[in-house]
Amino acid sequence: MPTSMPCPSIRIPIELLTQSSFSQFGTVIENPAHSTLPPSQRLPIPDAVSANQGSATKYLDVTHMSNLYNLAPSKKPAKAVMNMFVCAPRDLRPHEPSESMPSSWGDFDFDDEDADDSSNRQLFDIQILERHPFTTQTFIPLGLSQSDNHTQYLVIVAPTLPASASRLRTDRPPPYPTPAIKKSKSLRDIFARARPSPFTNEAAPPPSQFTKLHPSQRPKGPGLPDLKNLRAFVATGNQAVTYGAGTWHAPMAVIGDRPIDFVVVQFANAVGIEDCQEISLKADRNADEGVVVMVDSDASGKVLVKAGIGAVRAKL
Ligand SMILES: NC(=O)NC(O)C(=O)O
Repeated sequence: MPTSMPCPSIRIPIELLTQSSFSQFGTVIENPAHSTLPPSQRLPIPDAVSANQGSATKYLDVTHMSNLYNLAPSKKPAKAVMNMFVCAPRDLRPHEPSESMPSSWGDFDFDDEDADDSSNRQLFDIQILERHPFTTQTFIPLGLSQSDNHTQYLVIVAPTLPASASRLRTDRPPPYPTPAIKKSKSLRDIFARARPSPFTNEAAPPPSQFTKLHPSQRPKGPGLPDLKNLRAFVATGNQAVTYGAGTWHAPMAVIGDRPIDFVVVQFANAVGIEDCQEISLKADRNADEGVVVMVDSDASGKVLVKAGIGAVRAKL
């Protein structure tokens, strides 16, 4: 995989971070009692039990944690680690109209002139994406309230392109989880894979071994990030987020007045290229900018949602 990737000019509107919109990338951790979504758009509440002599509600399995380091080439075992990231607010640049294409996500009617006069649009240039192929990574903000409009964070993620579409000027690809392929031992095993099966009347294809997994836990593959389908979500202060293993994401982007402290929970084995793989995004020669998130905010500084659920549209 190259360490940098050329990109067309793309502008991305901001969506609200919800479990359903984020599902393929990871999980959103929040107290379901504080959800701001209309009931019809909420996912089922996680299983809960009473705890602490009845004084607490304990929601079970609120996020998925994966440790795939047994598939890492080094075979070096990982341990669970908790780090703290103190993330400073990012520099935004002033809005300028552009010929950039819209991302293909959301129902955004891309027209820069649509920006509401009362809202302020600034631009965040995404320069780098990274992934942790062998581990989930959970960011838990400390000390932010749901109503804090002055300090928010963006969760920026991209699906993974098929490996066949990812061969640029290929250097040696970085390590990626590849389960060992079991060799068939007998002719019966070999024929059993044929459909329709010679041993049964069943003609349907075998169920995928992945369908039972949460979408965020399904293997992403070793490919490059799919920049045209990159998405940017704004989180409220009482949400934590888990990136599924191998999910391409931008380093955490804080918007606002002050840094946010995040406790970050993941597995790591201290082999650099197995813990974190980065790719920098370089605007194509013909592109006037690279991949850009449009950060619209209201007079109080609150980031506005412009695509998907809860979008505030400039013209209705
Ligand atoms: N996401 C983020 O801000 N950073 C990382 O994932 C990291 O491990 O550096």
